[in-house]
Amino acid sequence: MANIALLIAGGSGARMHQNIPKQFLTVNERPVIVYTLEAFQNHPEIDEIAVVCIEDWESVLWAYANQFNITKLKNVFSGGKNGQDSIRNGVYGLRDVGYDDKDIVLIHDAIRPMISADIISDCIVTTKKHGCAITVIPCAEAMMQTEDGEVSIGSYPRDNLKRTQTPQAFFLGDICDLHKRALEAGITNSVASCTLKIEMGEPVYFSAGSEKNIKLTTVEDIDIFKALLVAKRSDWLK
Ligand SMILES: C[C@](O)(CO)[C@H](O)COP(=O)(O)O
Repeated sequence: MANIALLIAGGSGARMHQNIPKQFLTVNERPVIVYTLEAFQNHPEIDEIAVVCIEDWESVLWAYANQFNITKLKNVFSGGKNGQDSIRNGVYGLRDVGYDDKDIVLIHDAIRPMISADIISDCIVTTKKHGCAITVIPCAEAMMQTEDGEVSIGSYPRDNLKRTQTPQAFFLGDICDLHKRALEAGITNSVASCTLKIEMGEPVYFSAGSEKNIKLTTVEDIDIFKALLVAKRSDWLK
């Protein structure tokens, strides 16, 4: 049974307002996606890596993999028109190239470059135990409900809420089957694998994430990423 990392890099990163896709932005002399690839390359339990890549960037990705010695990268699949499409392309692609239904696939946002070895390990352990693992962190802020973004008359109890991250892991056969059934049920634009599973009426199990497992969505996040890189480097020097 293999553990495969499937990085989702199919989006254009419109909220970052840059002229290249955010997964390919260079931060401290390394493209964002290379940090993410290296995290999985260096994890002893990850056997192989695949990427769902935005159109026209595939050759750049292979060139970076070569330059930064990402030897576990074996397959690159095409992105889709939204996240659900891209993930489906990736998991169907893995099945088509011959991975086994019992292999574990860890679906991860390419723009979460601070993913740690502990998060990857816990995700694998939880998937073996429960059949899926959604990386989450507790909700530290008070949560308000709103219809118009201006005013609220309701709040959610934060202790009953989790903030989802990636990786989100499944057995390959199960996640392929989920995507097939979702399409048959008319679901075409679910935000993430965990929401797709919930929309199909199935439970999800949690594994441990971290506030440091940041998603680079806006330019502000790049500053936080740079600060986290400095903190990580000073940890190594201790
Ligand atoms: C999958 C995810 O990272 C979970 O928090 C998130 O849903 C991705 O959202 P995006 O719209 O692809 O940025």
